[in-house]
Amino acid sequence: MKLNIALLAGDGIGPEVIDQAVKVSDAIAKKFNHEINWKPALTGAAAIDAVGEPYPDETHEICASSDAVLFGAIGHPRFDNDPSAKVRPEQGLLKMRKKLGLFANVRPTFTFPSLLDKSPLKRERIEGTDLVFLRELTGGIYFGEKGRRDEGETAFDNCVYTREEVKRLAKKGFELAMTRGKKLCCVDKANVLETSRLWRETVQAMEKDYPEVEVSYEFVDAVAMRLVQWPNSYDVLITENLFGDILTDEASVISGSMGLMPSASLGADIGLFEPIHGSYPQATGLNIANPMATVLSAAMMFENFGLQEEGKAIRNAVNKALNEGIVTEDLADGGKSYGTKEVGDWLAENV
Ligand SMILES: NC(=O)c1ccc[n+]([C@@H]2O[C@H](COP(=O)([O-])OP(=O)(O)OC[C@H]3O[C@@H](n4cnc5c(N)ncnc54)[C@H](O)[C@@H]3O)[C@@H](O)[C@H]2O)c1
Ligand SMILES: CC(C)[C@H](C(=O)O)[C@@H](O)C(=O)O
Ligand SMILES: [Mg+2]
Repeated sequence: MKLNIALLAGDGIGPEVIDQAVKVSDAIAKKFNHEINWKPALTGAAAIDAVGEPYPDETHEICASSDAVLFGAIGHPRFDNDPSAKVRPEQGLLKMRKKLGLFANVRPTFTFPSLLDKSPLKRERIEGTDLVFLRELTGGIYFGEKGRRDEGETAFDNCVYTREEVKRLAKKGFELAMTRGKKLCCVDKANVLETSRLWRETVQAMEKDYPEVEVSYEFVDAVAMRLVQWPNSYDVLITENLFGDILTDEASVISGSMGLMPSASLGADIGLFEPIHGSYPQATGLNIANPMATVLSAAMMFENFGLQEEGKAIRNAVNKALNEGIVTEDLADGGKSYGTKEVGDWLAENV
């Protein structure tokens, strides 16, 4: 297969973890006889510095004309610490997701046998966890009207959802549940929010089309608790943009590290494959960031092309690295750790 992949490294640890994912993907391409044409493009603070905006038209053209986008991370403390900045790195990621029509963000959470005893959560609570969040990605409070009034003394962010937006995400959730444990949890705040009541009503109306799927409706505050209490009781969870953002960072504690959490943003023909973590500014240039989330995002990319064996080879190599202790410091428990690059080299040699 010939693959054109847009490569958006971004900021902070982005370039370091992207380098490892490229190395591993190239090793897979060599092994399985594929050809990958990487097309680097600017995004985030790096793009603001170069051309004044975080998702330049040129980057969009490169992404839109590629088969997929592999993304590192964006964000920089100089923007985080300046609430008045009008142009921000994060706007680039949001614009890209919106312009590419990527409304469904697939965020799996699973455990790795060798990490079960390293989690702050007890083994018996997390063992067997295999759940997937489907986070709505191009609507809700992230994209509603926002602003200030009363001479800046009042601020607002509107949360808006249309029935159609809920339906298309829920449809993906039902379909995904049918291929897995046939359980779907709709996570909302329908006891308070009108948008959540639209979510609940829409999902309830779809239940009859999927009689085999057992559907539950849970409030987001209770899910935040049950997620760490009984994570292995969940299968597929569908939720709106902001709730999904928060709950999936929480879920990283079940797996063992933010540096292990991959994702796929889907909807249109092109998929965006992005770790869920950010630019981890404190680690920039130190060769300590865990590259596995980005490497596993590349595995999701291969799988999305229908290349299951390729994805599996990457997953097996990651598992083997974890079993053999070839890990960055976030997973070393104070013991021996390896650098970002060394872990990437090892994975590329072992796929
Ligand atoms: N998709 C993205 O690009 C994305 C996602 C989240 C945050 N951000 C941006 O990143 C910047 C930093 O945000 P933050 O500190 O809240 O979140 P972060 O995800 O960058 O880091 C939070 C913590 O998670 C851990 N961590 C994250 N990535 C890791 C990795 N690869 N290996 C090991 N540990 C890792 C570290 O302990 C770190 O302190 C901000 O500018 C924010 O807007 C970007
Ligand atoms: C950086 C930010 C815009 C982004 C989000 O909130 O979607 C991030 O936190 C994520 O989870 O990918
Ligand atoms: Mg997030």
